Amino acid sequence: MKIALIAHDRMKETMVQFAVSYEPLLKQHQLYATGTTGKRIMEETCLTIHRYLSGPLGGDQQIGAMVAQNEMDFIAFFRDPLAAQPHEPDILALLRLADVHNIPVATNLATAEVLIRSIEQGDLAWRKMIHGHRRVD
Ligand SMILES: O=C(CO)COP(=O)(O)O
Repeated sequence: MKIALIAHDRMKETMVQFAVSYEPLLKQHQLYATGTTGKRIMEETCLTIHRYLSGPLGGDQQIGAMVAQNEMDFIAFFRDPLAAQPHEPDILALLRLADVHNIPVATNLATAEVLIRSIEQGDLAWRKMIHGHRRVD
């Protein structure tokens, strides 16, 4: 599975704790992150993560490009619910595309924990079928 890990600044510590807690599970998957989130996680775990640009510089859009191709299987995006972001349109675009392609998104720790355990149980195995029938039109 391809998993994206993204967190706004005040949520990064929570994301790091999530990654540390589920490191054995996460390391079985291909991981992607926006720039600073990926850097923080890699500093605190042994996970290998493909890092895109920082969110405000286009990282959300780069992950969004994968989502647009229906290539991302799960997104953990810990948004800061109490602070406006300069790149809000990019964030909304990413979430909109995830809905277009019915891609599971967790915007907080509680949901991320439920979904990551679902992945472990094979509940998202149907995503593998999608890859054989990718829509490009
Ligand atoms: O801004 C972000 C997501 O919208 C996250 O970007 P960074 O991981 O680079 O801080």
